[in-house]
Amino acid sequence: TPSHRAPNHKSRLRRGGGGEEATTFTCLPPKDDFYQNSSIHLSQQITLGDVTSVNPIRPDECPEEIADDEEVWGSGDQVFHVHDEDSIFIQPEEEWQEHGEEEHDVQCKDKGVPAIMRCFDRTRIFVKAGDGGNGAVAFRREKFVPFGGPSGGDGGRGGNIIVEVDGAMNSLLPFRKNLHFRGEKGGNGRGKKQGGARGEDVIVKVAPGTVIREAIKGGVDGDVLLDLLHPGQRACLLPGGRGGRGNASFKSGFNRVPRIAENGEEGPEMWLDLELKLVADVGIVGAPNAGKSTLLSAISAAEPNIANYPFTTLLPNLGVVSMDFDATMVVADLPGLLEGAHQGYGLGHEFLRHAERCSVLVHVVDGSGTQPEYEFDAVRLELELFSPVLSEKPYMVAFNKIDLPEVLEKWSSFEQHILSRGVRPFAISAINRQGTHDVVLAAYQQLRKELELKKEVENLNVPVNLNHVAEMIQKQRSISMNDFEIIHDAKTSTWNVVGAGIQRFGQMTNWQYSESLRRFQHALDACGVNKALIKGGVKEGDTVIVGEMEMIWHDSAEKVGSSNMTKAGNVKWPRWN
Ligand SMILES: Nc1nc2c(ncn2[C@@H]2O[C@H](COP(=O)(O)OP(=O)(O)OP(=O)(O)O)[C@@H](O)[C@H]2O)c(=O)[nH]1
Ligand SMILES: [Mg+2]
Repeated sequence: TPSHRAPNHKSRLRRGGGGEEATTFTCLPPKDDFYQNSSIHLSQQITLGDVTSVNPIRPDECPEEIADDEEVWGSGDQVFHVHDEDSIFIQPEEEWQEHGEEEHDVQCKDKGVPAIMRCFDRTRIFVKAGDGGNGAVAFRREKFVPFGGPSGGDGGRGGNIIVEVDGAMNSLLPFRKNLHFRGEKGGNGRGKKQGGARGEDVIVKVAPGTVIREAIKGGVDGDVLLDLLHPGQRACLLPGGRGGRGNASFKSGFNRVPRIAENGEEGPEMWLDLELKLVADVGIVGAPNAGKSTLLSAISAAEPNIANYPFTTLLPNLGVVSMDFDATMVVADLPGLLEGAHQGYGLGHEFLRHAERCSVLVHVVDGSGTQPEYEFDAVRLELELFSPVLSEKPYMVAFNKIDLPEVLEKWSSFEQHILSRGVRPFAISAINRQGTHDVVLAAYQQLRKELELKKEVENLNVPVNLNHVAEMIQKQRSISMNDFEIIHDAKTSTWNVVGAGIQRFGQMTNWQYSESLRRFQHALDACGVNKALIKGGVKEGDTVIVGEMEMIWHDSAEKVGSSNMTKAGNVKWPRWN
């Protein structure tokens, strides 16, 4: 029925900013649809970008239009367009260098692979939660209140970075357009105790099956932060910075006219590696030209490119297979595997990871090949070399092109070979749909078994906490100011005070107000920095660095309780992480 078909191969990706919209290149109907509705008899087709091409794409050309690199900001009116001629090849690595990072190792398999293939299932993005708004200094001025009290409002909280699974996406290609996501800054506080507005959140939409890691240098995989499987799952990844307090919040018996307000807290930022592992039930694997795409087109309404040409399929195709009864499954047709793929031959292992999430594999063997048995063993070996997870998955073997007489001749020796491996192979002709139904049925039965097993395991599992990253950051924010370390560099007479609590305090200090310096120095006294410095042997004129604040130490403190330091003239404020 048309209502269950993908409405359009270009679906809309909504982003936090509201106004701006991007086009995804793919469309997968929400998975729930497949299972809820029992009346689907027409199989569906899912196209993962129409880039499966007969002619292999040369690395220096790209079938898609060159996308503008564009930033997504929390507020819709602030979208920055960065035009970049070379944006076919997105190179976030360069930006790492801009941000003062060391050169990032580009993995060699990334080189020369067209961006459309590289970004299909892996990408690197930058996220930054919004900074908090600054607090205000203001005093009430009313007709009959000559000495009005402080009335500066607090800044608003910065926007969060939220990650959400969008069931309509099935590739990471939309990120080719946007790789910067920034939560909106909170509004500044104003007079009359008016608080600043809350910064708008940015929602980063990802496809089901996306694994998110913190990007780290040197081509090593960072820790997995999130493993998002189900449409609708939502995780708060980075919490926005707290708003700075206005002077109304600093009023006390001791200080009735505080001329001080805080800066908003800076929002945390991060580079993330996104990796998509398609969520399909069944994966079709096999050597190039074996007839994998033909099989998919025979069992579903998918129309993948088919040609007598190795590597016709460059990106996985998905199809929905419906049985006569109320049951469907999602089948993925993967690019062909060559012997030595793990060493970078052919498409290498670029797409094998998608098979990891499949419950069952269907291994198609080209019966018209010179040595089908050898081909079978070679592909099995590649699966094993890729990961034991893959080689342990239940699999069916489909000996294809049985409609050709010379293929039929080879069948019985092939069958014997596979039987000796403990598996009963199927003989099929994908092109004539001969025997394909048996393969589908067998795969489906196996799938049911696997799902039952999975269910049992899942029932034992406690529900996952998706907000753990944000919670960890919040916890770090509450680290006590007393928790610091002092590093002394005798050569330059520099004392470096390192501690998340005190650095945050420094970052939120608004030096534009005269009382701020006193408050900062008071804090250094109170949390024991001064004492520790004296104990360490600090001398007149030494430089003391707290976070990114540079100060000069003076021995002659006039009174106890205030610090011995004056601010160095040139205060630099690099980014605070
Ligand atoms: N005679 C015959 N030819 C077939 C059969 N199945 C596929 N073919 C042909 O084999 C060739 C390759 O088919 P594809 O489905 O593109 O093979 P593939 O495994 O997807 O190939 P790659 O995507 O390149 O890995 C095409 O020319 C098909 O027409 C079959 O059952 N019988
Ligand atoms: Mg194919």
